[in-house]
Amino acid sequence: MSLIKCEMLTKSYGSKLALDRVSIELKAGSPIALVGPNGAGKTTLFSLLCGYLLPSSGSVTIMGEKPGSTKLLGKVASLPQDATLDPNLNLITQFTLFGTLQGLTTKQAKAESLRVLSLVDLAHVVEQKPQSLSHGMSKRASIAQALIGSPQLVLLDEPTAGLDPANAKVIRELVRSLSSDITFVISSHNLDELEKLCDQVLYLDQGKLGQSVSIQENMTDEYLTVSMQECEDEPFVSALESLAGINSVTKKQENEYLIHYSAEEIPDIEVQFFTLLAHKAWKYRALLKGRTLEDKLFS
Ligand SMILES: Nc1ncnc2c1ncn2[C@@H]1O[C@H](COP(=O)(O)OP(=O)(O)OP(=O)(O)O)[C@@H](O)[C@H]1O
Repeated sequence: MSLIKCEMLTKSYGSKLALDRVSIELKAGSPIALVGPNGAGKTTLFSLLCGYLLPSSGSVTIMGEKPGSTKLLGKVASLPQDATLDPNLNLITQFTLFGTLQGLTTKQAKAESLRVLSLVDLAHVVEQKPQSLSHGMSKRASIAQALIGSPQLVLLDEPTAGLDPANAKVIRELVRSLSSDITFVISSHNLDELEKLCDQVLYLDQGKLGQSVSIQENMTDEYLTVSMQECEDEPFVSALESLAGINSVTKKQENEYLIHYSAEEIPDIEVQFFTLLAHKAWKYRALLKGRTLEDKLFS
């Protein structure tokens, strides 16, 4: 059974069409990325998946059920973009309350609260109220809240927005470590992060679902993306293009090049590439199999 199924899903706010006939079927598994410019409809799609909003037309089901159905209680959770915790209750009290709302006894809910707060390294502040937490800690607490009860689907809207690199890494590692049991759908503007975490990327623009990119398939594409240290364009590009099997070398930005090759003609491209670098004493900074997500989506 599909995890999420949308058929011609449409949402308008008055005359504003926010989501326009989105049809998609997603299976449980690796994290799925949702990307798109501001106002593309990502939050609207999340809200429909959570049952916070009703469609204007079309349909959506999660594990075969309508969003918001009691059958999905504890199975679907979300971290809204602007999630806030109750400022008046300490973490353990409000988390225990959320647990009991999911049907756990008070004792079970307290144990579950401690479990999820430990997952995000907040076990030492469970008696504190949200105001005393830093922005990073609050975000981690909100993510912990979404994990109460071991849901099967977790929707994270901008989970690392505004976080410093160390806190963002904690969140990424948490998602990675839990993704064998939970399917995460992550909306973010951070393409580098999504590339590291997700297998499938959905692109939404002006309410319409555009292309869906598979990161795994991307790796088998006949492209290499290379970042060089200080490098002169012309000699670098012409030296590479003179190798048999290289179709083109395109400069994408300062010191970054996209190499398109034929795997049949040059099966050992990496060996030839590094031999050339050694011969010319050129230094590289990074080599990526395939194209960057940014390049796939926007060129
Ligand atoms: N409650 C509302 N009333 C009217 N228009 C709305 C409402 N919520 C969203 N919109 C409009 O619907 C469109 C989609 O908004 P949405 O918040 O879903 O986009 P988004 O992709 O999440 O954007 P961002 O990346 O900026 O968070 C936008 O044009 C927005 O202005």
